[in-house]
Amino acid sequence: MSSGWNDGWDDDCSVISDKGEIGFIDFADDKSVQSYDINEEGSVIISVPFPFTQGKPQSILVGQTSKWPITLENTTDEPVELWGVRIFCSNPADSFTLSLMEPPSADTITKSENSQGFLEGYSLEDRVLQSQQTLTIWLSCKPKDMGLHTTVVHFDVDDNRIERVVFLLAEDSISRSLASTKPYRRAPRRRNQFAVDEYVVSSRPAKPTKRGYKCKIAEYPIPKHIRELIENKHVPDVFAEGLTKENYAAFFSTLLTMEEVHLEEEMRTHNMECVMMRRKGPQFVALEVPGLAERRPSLVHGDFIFAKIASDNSDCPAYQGYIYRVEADEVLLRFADKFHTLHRDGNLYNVHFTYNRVTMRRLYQAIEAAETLQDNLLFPSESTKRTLVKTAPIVPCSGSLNAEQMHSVEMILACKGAPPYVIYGPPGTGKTKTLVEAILQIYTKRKNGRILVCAASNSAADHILERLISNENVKVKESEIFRLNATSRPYEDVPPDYIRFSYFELSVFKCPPLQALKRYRIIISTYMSSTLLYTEDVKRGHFSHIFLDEAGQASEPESMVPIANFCQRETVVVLAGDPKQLGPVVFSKDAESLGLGKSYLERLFECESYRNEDDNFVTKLVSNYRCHPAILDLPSRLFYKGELIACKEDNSFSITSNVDFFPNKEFPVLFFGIQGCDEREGNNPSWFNRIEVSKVVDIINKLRASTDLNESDIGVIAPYRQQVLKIKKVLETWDLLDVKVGSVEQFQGQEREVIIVSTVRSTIKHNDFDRTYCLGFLSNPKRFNVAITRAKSLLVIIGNPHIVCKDPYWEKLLWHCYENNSYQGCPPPERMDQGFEESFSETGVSNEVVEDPSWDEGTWNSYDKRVYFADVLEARQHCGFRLRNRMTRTGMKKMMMIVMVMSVMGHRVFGDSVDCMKDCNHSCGSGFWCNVKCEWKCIKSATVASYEPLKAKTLTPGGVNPIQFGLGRTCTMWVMRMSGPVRYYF
Ligand SMILES: Nc1ncnc2c1ncn2[C@@H]1O[C@H](COP(=O)(O)OP(=O)(O)OP(=O)(O)O)[C@@H](O)[C@H]1O
Repeated sequence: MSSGWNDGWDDDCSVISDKGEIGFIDFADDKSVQSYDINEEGSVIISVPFPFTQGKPQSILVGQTSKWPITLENTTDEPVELWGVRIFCSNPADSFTLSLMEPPSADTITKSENSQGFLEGYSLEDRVLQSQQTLTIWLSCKPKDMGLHTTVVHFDVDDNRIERVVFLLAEDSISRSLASTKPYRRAPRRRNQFAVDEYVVSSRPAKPTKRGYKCKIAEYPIPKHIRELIENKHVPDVFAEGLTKENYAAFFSTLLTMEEVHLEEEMRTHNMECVMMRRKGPQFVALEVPGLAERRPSLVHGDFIFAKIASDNSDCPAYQGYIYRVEADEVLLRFADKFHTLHRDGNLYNVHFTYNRVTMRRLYQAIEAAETLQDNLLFPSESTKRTLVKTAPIVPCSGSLNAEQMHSVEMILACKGAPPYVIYGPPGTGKTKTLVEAILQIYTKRKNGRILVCAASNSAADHILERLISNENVKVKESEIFRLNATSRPYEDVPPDYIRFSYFELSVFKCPPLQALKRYRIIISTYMSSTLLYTEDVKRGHFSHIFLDEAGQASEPESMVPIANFCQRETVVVLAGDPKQLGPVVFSKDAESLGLGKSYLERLFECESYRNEDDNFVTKLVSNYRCHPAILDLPSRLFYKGELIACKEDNSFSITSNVDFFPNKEFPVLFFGIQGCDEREGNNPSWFNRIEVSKVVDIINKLRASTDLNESDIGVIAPYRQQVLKIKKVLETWDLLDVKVGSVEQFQGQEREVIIVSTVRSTIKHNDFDRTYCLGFLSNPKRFNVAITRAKSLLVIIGNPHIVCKDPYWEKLLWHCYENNSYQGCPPPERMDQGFEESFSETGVSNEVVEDPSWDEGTWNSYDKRVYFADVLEARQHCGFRLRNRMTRTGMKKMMMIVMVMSVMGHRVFGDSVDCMKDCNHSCGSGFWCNVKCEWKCIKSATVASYEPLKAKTLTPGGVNPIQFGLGRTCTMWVMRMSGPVRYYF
């Protein structure tokens, strides 16, 4: 009796009906997709069209007709009646057709539903399927666009209905070229699979500096009692007191320990059993590490692992192996010579990862050093006074500045020492521009000024370097500006134009010696890499100014790395950031909620002078110069109480007017709905969606062909590393190397004329996974905010609307586009209207008669009212309607009662059907009302409130809900609204 539908598509698949509602089908275990090969008597075998291949829907090409024969075999000795074969619904509508003859290629013989519900050309006489007779029907699909195509075919045989549900994935050649060749298999992982008390040591890669560090960072071992407390889930006492001057170091070091214990635990989950390594050159072996792309585990150059032959022989020693290089999905390791001599590529090893404490030790050191800072840096209060020195009026060197920006620059020049000066404001309000202006002013006006600029990520730091060196009015000397890179940063990661501002040997970045460092007037680094200056013995007070950009993104201990190590009484500290954009990345949820998730910038606002926006302490910027007003409107309302002032000159029309795919050329935010599939390959747990990759490239090519946009004007944001890599790979084949593709984190602080966002997800159930690992876009308002505020003139979102709408922010964006006629692609999901629940009541049947002026008897007999009601109900006020004098008119032997659930907006309809059979004396002469509050099958219950004499009737979930009218026929009934939370299935 099985159709084979439940034997599993590896990844779940979300599907929508022709009317746009979604079903999330877990092919592995959901019985709702099961259909039956034979009817109830076991007499007719109906084959399954387009069966899955390797657990996945078949792939078909856009623009080509794909066809499949469906056979109906009467295996009994009796004839059976075949009442009808019809396409019940398709998505996209009309994408599937049925025919009795094999379609030649593209042409169809029959429309998806004809008036009688029978195949055209299949005459009344033919309705009997004789004993042992087999009838072949062709189902074909000609997709116009990429994405999932679905259809439900109904076969009415005798008194039974048999259903076939079909899924096809329409693709083009680009997405096909990205199809995974290795099916995803989660790598086997074990914890603590071998003890590493003893091991054969290896030699570590060359240290970043042969000179050795002048100032070493201590070990900061985790105190045993703290570890025990944390491992036993006790909350250490220090948190009961809250953060104070006295417990500053203890408070933060306990938070860091919580994070560290969590990361150690997390690292153990990545241990691997029975894996192979590949010899790579005479010196190295390569180990493939699933999850490396997503930093799970996070491994960098200089880390080490342990490997032991996977055998029970306890004499086999464990070997220590140092990581010499980290590549996309593998690490190059060097073990002791003996290991390499004995190694064979077929050997199986157990691998044990170790947690690298270097970053944590730097943070422990910073917070320890912070305890000796002045109070007005760590805990400024209302009574804290600001010392200002007189300065001459400034002439901006980077174009025009608005009044608030000018004020900030003047304040920075006038400040002497603590407390920190803060520039904060929403995206694109010129925080970085103001910092850059202030840096250039200090550079030109203060010959003794020494500036340290820190940013939260390498790309943000590169961006500041770019702005500083490209200023037209101030030429910063190359010998006076330095970009300090971490040793672990891959050389190729640095844009070639900036390499000359760095120091490296054999393509490995290094920190120059102290004497060289002292010659630079501007040093730019990430927060963490600024430790390198400390280890080179740069002293407190060396820098006159410390600028921290994107300060909302750094945890307080991270901000303390530059502040605590280099601040002295007169050092001016300036922070710029926005607490509504990306915050610190913290893996331990406890540590995050207890304080590690709060940035130093955010904590400063607990002090009244900052909170009250005292202009001696803080400047708030609200004029946005980056984004077109249509791009800005939603984030302004969602995150900034509508305060943002759009100042960007509107030049987006020059882009949209020349490109044909914009439905509303005045509105440069386009949501392109596409039902792709999110998948993984090999052992790599990172996600990609090749259908979206192809769409991204298609849009870039169209933009390039029709506008004068340069490659570098376009940015693509995707939430998963694999998607980023796949997009880059295809762009390479098109020679589009200057299109920046990266994560939201890599775009924070940046902007492009055009931003294309690929949301990737097409399966809802992975949302929790994303939340746990801080991945993806959904459930992360800050990431959403950053992603949609990078575009200057045009924002294009490519995603599955049925998935993104599960997040309230993305949902708002989706409908924002929809309402502005800027939605394209697959039908969007049903829109739940808040007013709906109130407007609907079980007894509140409207007395309004819904009449279609064009409805005459002939129309009724044509039995095609679906469109009729769908149209009528777009008026959307009706909770009930009347069918008058219809039943006696039908001469049809059998009709299906169809319950249509109309969405609130009336545009999208979820269709379902129910056979209705029950004695009822209703003459139908006066018609009836139906008012259905339903959660039937997809919905829990449905109430038919009938016009007398038919009594109100509750339709129960899932089963047949019989109601029979006059002639012993079932009839068509239309139900308009649904209520309550709904899970949808086909
Ligand atoms: N006063 C101004 N006049 C004209 N353009 C400006 C002005 N201030 C900023 N801009 C422009 O606005 C854009 C955004 O500026 P900037 O990147 O400094 O903003 P931000 O606040 O740092 O953004 P984010 O929060 O995203 O990091 C840049 O193109 C910048 O040149």
